[in-house]
Amino acid sequence: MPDALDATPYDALLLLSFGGPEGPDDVLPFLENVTRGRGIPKERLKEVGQHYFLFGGVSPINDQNRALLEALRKEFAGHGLDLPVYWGNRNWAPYLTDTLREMIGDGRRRILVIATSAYASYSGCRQYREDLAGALATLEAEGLELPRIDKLRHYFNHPGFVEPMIEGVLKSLAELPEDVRESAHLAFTTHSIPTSAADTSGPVEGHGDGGAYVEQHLVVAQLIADAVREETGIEHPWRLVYQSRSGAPHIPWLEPDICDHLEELHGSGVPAVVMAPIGFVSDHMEVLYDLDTEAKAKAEELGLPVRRSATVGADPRFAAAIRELVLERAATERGRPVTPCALGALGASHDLCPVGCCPGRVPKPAAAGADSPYA
Ligand SMILES: CC1=C(CCC(=O)O)c2cc3nc(cc4[nH]c(cc5[nH]c(cc1n2)c(C)c5CCC(=O)O)c(CCC(=O)O)c4C)C(CCC(=O)O)=C3C
Ligand SMILES: [Fe+2]
Repeated sequence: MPDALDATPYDALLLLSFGGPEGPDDVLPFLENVTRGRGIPKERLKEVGQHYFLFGGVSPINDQNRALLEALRKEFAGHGLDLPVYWGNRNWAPYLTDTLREMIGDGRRRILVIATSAYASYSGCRQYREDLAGALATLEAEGLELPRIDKLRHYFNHPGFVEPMIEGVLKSLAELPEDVRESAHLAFTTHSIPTSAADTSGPVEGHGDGGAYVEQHLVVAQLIADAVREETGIEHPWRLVYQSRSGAPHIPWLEPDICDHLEELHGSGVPAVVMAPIGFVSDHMEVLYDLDTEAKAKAEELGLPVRRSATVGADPRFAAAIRELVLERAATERGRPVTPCALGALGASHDLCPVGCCPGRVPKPAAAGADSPYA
C-alpha cells in the first residue's frame, strides 16, 4: 500500500492560523493587524484588548498551535509519512509571509495548507486565501519563484473533528450535578458573523438563509446531539447560538448571543446547560474569554449550572484526521479515485473553492481557489 505513505505531489504542509499576542506589548499592534481597514469601533477594540490583558497579554492560540504542530509531526512520523510541517499566521508572528519565504528557501514547490478554521465563510476561508495571495504577491515582488499552493477542504464534518467534541459534550454532561443532568440543554456556539456574510458563505448555489456557514454548523450540532442521545439514551434539546460579536450595532449579525440564550433558557426553567464551542478548533481567546469568563459569569449570576465542553485542540484523532485529509487530497491530485471521508448530510466539501465562494465586501485576489491569479 504505497499510497498510504505518499503525499506526492506535495512536499510540505503549512498550518495556517489566526495568530495572537505573546505578551502585553503585542496586544494593540495585534488588534491593529486584525482590524486594519474594517471599521471596528474603537470602544470594541479597547474592550477586546482588555480580554487579552486579563490573560497577561498572551493569547492561548499560539501554544495551541505549537501543540498541534507537535501532534502532527508525531502523527506523520508514526505513520512513515515524510512531509515537513510549517506554521504561519495571518495576524501575528510567525507571519505567513515569513514562513512562506522560509519554505521557498527550503525548496518547497507544492504546498498544502491546513487552516485552523473548519467551516466556510469570508472570515473562516476566503480571508485566509486572500492573505495567502497577499503573501505570494510580496514574495513575487522580492523576485522569488513562487510555489504552488492548495488548501485542504473544510473538515467540519470529518470524524476526527467531530468525535473528540462528542466525547467532550458527554464529559461535560457527566460533570453537571446529577439532579439537573438529564434535563440539560446543549448550546452549540460559534463565532457570530454579519448575516450578509453568512448568507453568501460557501458556493454561489447555496447562498441565502445563513448559507453554508449556518448549514455546516447545524450538521455538526446534529451529529453531536445524535451521538449523545445514542450514548446516554436522553434527547437533550439543543440550539445553535453565537458569540464574539463585534462591528457596529446597527448591522445585523447572527443571533442569539450565548449570554441572551442562557438568560432565555433560565427564564423558561431549563436547569442546566452545556456550551459546546463547535465553531472553534482550539481553546483560544474567544473560548477562554467569551465563554469561560463572560458566559460563565452570566450563568453564575443566573444561578444556572453550566459546563463548557472541549475543542479538538491537539487531540491525536484530529492529527490523524489531518494526515488522512492530506493523503486523500494528494491522491486526488495524482488522479487516483478517492472516497472522501465525511459524516452527516452534506458530504465532503469541495477541494477547490469555486468562483464567488464566500465573497468579501471588497473584491481582492485570493490564492488556492478557482479564481486564484496564481498557478
Ligand atoms: C468566523 C470567525 C472565526 C472562526 C474561524 C477562524 O478561526 O478563523 C474567528 C476566529 C478568531 N477571531 C479571533 C480574534 C479576533 N476576531 C476579530 C474580529 C472578527 N472575527 C470574525 C469572525 C471570525 N473570527 C469577524 C467577522 C470579525 C469582525 C471583523 C473582521 O472581519 O475582522 C477581532 C477584532 C476585535 C473584535 O471585534 O473582536 C479579534 C481580536 C481569533 C484569535 C483568538 C485568540 O487570540 O486567541 C480567532 C481564532
Ligand atoms: Fe474573529
